[in-house]
Amino acid sequence: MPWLLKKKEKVHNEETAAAVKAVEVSNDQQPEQETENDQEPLLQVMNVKRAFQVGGNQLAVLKGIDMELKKRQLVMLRGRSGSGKTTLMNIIGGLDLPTEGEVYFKGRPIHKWNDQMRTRIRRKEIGFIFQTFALMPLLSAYENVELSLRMAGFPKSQWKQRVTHCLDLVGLVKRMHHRPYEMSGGEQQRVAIAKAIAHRPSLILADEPTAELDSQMSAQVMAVFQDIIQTENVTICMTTHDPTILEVADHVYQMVDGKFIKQEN
Ligand SMILES: Nc1ncnc2c1ncn2[C@@H]1O[C@H](COP(=O)(O)OP(=O)(O)OP(=O)(O)O)[C@@H](O)[C@H]1O
Repeated sequence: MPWLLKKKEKVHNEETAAAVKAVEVSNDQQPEQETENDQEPLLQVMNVKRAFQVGGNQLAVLKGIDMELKKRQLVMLRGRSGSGKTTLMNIIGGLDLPTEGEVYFKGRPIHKWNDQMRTRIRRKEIGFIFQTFALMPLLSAYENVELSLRMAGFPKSQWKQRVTHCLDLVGLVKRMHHRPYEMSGGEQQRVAIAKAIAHRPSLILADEPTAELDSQMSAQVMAVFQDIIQTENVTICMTTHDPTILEVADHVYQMVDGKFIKQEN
């Protein structure tokens, strides 16, 4: 939906502007540490409903969604255009709030949180990947990844090592000084993955990450996803229309008209 893209682009631009202005974190400040219980689900969605006011009518888009994301899982959401996938992803990522229901991120009730608190958790703990890569065109691959560390307030002393490590994970260290227009779509998406994981989020949300890619590049992106789930200890939740990649998912949620109809795997 065009308006949804606009909303995402707006978030991206605002965060980029904030990053440019950001005071660089001086040296040895450590990112927030927390004790993690490995058995606890990363994210729980309980009876989530979302309705929109359209004209004088209420349009029910999500009609009671229950979902659980475990740690180190690759979870896919599939469903026809308009079934509600993006609406749900926006709620999971703290960009939107449910009309009813509860959303817990590491046991914390983000459905009760205000904008500021949700922005904070988004910057620190969630990485976003978009269909159209969303890289800054005038920045090199290295600078694009570094930007996400600035935005998250990651210690500056660790930037170089972390950026190089993330580009290495996606197989693009040798291309670190190249700008997006000098790279293929698959390479750009791999830079976007490096950017999304750089600040060590525990959840990556990816909206149709392979939609712009041919089958070979899609396979490369999915291989990188499987790799970073183990090495970077992340959970990935992605939407897709591509039936050929469903088999690599740990779990597939099939959405029809705002509800999950059947859970595979
Ligand atoms: N803010 C809003 N105001 C009114 N209607 C909305 C709003 N957001 C979403 N919708 C409607 O909700 C329905 C679901 O939209 P959504 O974008 O979540 O579907 P989707 O499954 O992600 O589709 P696609 O695969 O095309 O991206 C659509 O009918 C859309 O028009």
